[in-house]
Amino acid sequence: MVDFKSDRYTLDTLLGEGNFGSVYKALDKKTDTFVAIKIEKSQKISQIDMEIDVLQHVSGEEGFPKLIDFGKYGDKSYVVMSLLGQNLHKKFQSIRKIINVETVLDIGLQCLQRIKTLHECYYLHRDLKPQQYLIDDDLHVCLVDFGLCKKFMNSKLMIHIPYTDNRPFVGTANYASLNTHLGIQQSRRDDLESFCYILSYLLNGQLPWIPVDKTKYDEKTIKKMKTSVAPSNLFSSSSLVQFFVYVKSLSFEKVPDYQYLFELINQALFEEKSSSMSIFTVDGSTNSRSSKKLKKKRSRKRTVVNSKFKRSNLCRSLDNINVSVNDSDGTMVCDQLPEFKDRKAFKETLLKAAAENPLVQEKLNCCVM
Ligand SMILES: Nc1ncnc2c1ncn2[C@@H]1O[C@H](COP(=O)(O)OP(=O)(O)OP(=O)(O)O)[C@@H](O)[C@H]1O
Repeated sequence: MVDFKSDRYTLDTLLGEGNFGSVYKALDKKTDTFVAIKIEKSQKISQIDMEIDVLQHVSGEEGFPKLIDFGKYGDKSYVVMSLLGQNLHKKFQSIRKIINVETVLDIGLQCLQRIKTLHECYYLHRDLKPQQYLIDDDLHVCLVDFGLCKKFMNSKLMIHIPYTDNRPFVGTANYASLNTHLGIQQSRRDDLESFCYILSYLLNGQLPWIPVDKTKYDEKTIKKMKTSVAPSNLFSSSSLVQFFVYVKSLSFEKVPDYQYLFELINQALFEEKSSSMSIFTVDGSTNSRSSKKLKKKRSRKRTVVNSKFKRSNLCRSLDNINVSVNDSDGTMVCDQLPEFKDRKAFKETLLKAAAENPLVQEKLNCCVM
């Protein structure tokens, strides 16, 4: 644990560690509540001033941490903020990237709203990635980590920062915009491009430059892959393809039409709702159960649109959930919830079965989530 002593705060557990600091859960003895403290690693260029600056502007806005305190302990600067949930990246890892598409799109809407709020305060985030979104048990999303933010507009004179190139790379290679790789000064369009990569990652469980087998590409290779990526490689929904194409068409200073972007996600949500085939059977059986036991269980399984699951499927342990569709014989199509990469194939199988068998179609119609 980092050397940090304070009359007011008692460090509890480490919540996360980044390149620039460590974040701890701590007890605030003054208010008798738990808070989050970010303690900066000693370094030449401090980011904590920008973090505090942005927090002072966004504190109190929906989906942002509240700034509680800041100061210095020895040569280390720290900032205290409200304690939030787990980061989206970890959350998705812990449920093995299995989550229904509607919930991902709901989360996506919140992620986009946070970017809009930050832009309305004239800040760019410049390091958007799933790790920067924290999510609580009610699936409420907050944005954190403002150390790399940059003011893009002089709020008094309303003058936009100028277009420049040959800039050093700022951000995280996997989610950075292509222009960031190319050394072009970032503006609002770049945060939105990062958002597209985050959304694609959450929907598909991978990005062309972040394969599921954990291969890591270097920044140059990622840049090359982004140069040639087709929108359809990122999204299967035509509305989301439109979203990506719009973001890529934005000029440097252009104010993005956020309303249009929200509508496109809502459109994707609508498309998904009308075609979704996710049918969940909660029967308590584990994947390792013998087929005999499974068969017995299956005979009394409930095909449900589990309301708790629907409301909060990110928070449940999915270990005991099987995916199935009952045809006329009660045949189980799939033993486990499919990984995202298999979801498309799974849906195709179901659609095919439904097209061939009206009874399956009927079951699907009444079980669509
Ligand atoms: N307010 C908070 N409440 C709970 N957990 C938090 C909070 N702030 C940060 N964390 C956790 O700590 C992790 C690292 O935080 P943060 O990204 O701010 O640190 P960083 O050192 O700037 O990281 P990076 O190297 O990614 O820039 C987050 O991903 C999250 O898991």
